[in-house]
Amino acid sequence: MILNGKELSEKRLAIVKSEIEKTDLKPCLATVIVGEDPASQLYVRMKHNACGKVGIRSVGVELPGDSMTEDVINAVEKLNKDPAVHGILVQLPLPRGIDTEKVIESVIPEKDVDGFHPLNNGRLFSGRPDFVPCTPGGIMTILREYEIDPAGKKAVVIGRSVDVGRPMAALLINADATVTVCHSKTQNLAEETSKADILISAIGRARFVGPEMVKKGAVVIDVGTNHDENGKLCGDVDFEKVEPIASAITPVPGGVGPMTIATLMENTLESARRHANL
Ligand SMILES: NC(=O)C1=CN([C@@H]2O[C@H](COP(=O)(O)OP(=O)(O)OC[C@H]3O[C@@H](n4cnc5c(N)ncnc54)[C@H](OP(=O)(O)O)[C@@H]3O)[C@@H](O)[C@H]2O)C=CC1
Ligand SMILES: Nc1nc(=O)c2c([nH]1)NC[C@@H]1CN(c3ccc(C(=O)N[C@@H](CCC(=O)O)C(=O)O)cc3)C=[N+]21
Repeated sequence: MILNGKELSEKRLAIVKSEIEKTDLKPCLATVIVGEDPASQLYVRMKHNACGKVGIRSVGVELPGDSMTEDVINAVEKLNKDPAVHGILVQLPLPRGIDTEKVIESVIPEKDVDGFHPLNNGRLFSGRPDFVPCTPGGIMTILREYEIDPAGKKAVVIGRSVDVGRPMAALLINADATVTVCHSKTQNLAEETSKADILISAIGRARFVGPEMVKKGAVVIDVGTNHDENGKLCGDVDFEKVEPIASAITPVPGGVGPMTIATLMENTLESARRHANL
């Protein structure tokens, strides 16, 4: 079975849209982008487009690539204070030389719709999540909507980044899975991944996960957004070879990516609701 993230995201976006139409809420997402990385510009554009679709107002702050950490923090603090702004997203990665942690910590947790602030991280890891990072949050929505219950299952996450791998592991722990986290220092990676009932790959290497790494009947979630040697967009998983042995699998494109954006819209709506005490 192919887990259709694109279709599911359309459904979730339609819900966000109708929720906004039902209320007087005027949710607003602010994005901050530093420098001119074309991939970051593309992603931010996609986020603004999604806002437009569902009726979320969006404002974009663009700072030059040679900005200092303080410049970025000043821009964030303005947005923190602006009562019309409900969500703040600082597009990552930031240019070298900028202290990413400091910038992320400058976003007030109430507007941290990306779920990257250490307070929101801590809540998630304590089992009392508030704003959850959009990519792992979107993956949990896919699992829920397709009635794949992680409880009691063995889940293996490849990747331990703060934005994807770690929060993914925490969400799966909270959902009662038995979780293993693998990374570049893991020995016998294939041995670990072959035990997974649910395998989640967030490493950033084109078609790295082959059929020899996957147990028959496993659910395979591919977070990777990579370009192969021909410049073609592809995931971490060798889809052609793994799809026949998986019981369910997300494609790239059309899997996790669109759900990341849908979850961002949901978090922004939720923040606006709280602001209005609804
Ligand atoms: N679809 C979406 O919405 C999103 C997609 N992405 C994509 O997901 C991928 C991962 O992103 P992100 O987590 O930010 O990436 P990072 O580069 O921050 O982290 C990659 C992780 O993978 C591990 N890793 C790298 N190579 C190997 C290997 N050969 N074997 C085992 N582990 C390895 C690293 O280990 P170590 O810690 O030891 O270095 C690290 O923990 C990228 O392709 C990115 O583009 C990211 C965010 C959202
Ligand atoms: N503060 C911050 N928050 C993020 O959530 C964040 C970030 N920084 N930095 C970069 C990563 C990456 N990311 C993606 C979002 C959507 C797709 C997506 O929709 N992809 C489409 C394809 C898009 C294409 O055509 O290239 C798909 O998979 O179908 C991919 C990747 C969010 N990120």
